[in-house]
Amino acid sequence: MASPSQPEIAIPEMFIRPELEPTAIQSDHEAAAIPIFDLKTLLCAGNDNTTQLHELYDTCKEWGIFQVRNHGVSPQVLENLQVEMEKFFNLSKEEKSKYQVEEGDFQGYGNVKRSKDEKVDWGERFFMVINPLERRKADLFEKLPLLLRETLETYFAELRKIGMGLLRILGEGVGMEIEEVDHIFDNGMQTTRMTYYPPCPNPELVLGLTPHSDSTGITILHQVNAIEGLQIKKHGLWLPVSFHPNAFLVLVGDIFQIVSNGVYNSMEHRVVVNKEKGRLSIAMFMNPKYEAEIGPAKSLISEENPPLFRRMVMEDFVKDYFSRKLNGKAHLDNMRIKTTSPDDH
Ligand SMILES: O=C(O)CCC(=O)C(=O)O
Ligand SMILES: [Fe+2]
Repeated sequence: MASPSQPEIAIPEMFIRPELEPTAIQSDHEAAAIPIFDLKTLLCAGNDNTTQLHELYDTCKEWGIFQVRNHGVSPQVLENLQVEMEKFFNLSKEEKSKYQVEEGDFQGYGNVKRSKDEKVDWGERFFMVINPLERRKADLFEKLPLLLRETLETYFAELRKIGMGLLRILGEGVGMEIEEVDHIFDNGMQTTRMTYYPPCPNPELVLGLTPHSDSTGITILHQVNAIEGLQIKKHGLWLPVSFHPNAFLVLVGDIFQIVSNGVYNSMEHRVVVNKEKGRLSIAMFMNPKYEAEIGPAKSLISEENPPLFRRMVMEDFVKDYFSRKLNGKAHLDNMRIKTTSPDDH
């Protein structure tokens, strides 16, 4: 298979998307300035943070994406992460093939093709389960270069705390008790994806990442070398995301849209690439435990507020997700309870 890291003059057919939806031009929209919050203020109970929390809840309803600054992860850890990720993606093809995703699996280096007609993304990626430890592919993780492994462990531990804090306040925002949030998400399944999007001679023909919403509780995204490329779909338009260089982006995922019974929105997004610069990102996905049943939070359901989504065990939800082709928010729509109106008869 041709690798996007050695682009030929003519882009191989498998990357070319004939029906690519264009990026909205500046005059069509106001730039997607994603609301930004101070994480310390949000998470410290006792602070006078009511106004910020309400702004956060409104943002999750309207946008499903926000930024957090003052997140407490040290600049040194983030610098090490950039250096180690650059080294990893610069390894030779042969070196990287040691980590290749095996047939039928989804952990490791490389693109998993989910269907024959699916176009290939212009990106190299490495996907892995972080927690619970018994689901981690120890032999895969232990093969990674030592400094990368150590940096990732530090980074994951920091992000896990931030992620749990955010899940709790987002749960409270829809009226859930902390215990109910913890019951679903504490000691949950965390996964990560590191991606390198190489420069492309014809960026307008390809995508770095197919449009999708994340099938997660929340996703914490760090744009490692501060190169733009992420776009979100808002009111039917693809808008480039501009971001604060010291902030993380947080995306509400499908599972939180389900848990909140549709109060929050999972934002559809994609990645475009550019001619000159390679882009690095790392996404950390915070999910329920494998054994948890996902569905609208029981405390939120009543006769006046019936469930909008089906219930399913997390493990089955994940299997279902990986067996389908990425296609916008189709996976979430598949979880909706279909109601028949009297007019249907
Ligand atoms: O690379 C990015 O900015 C986005 C990555 C992403 O959306 C994902 O890994 O699900
Ligand atoms: Fe994503």
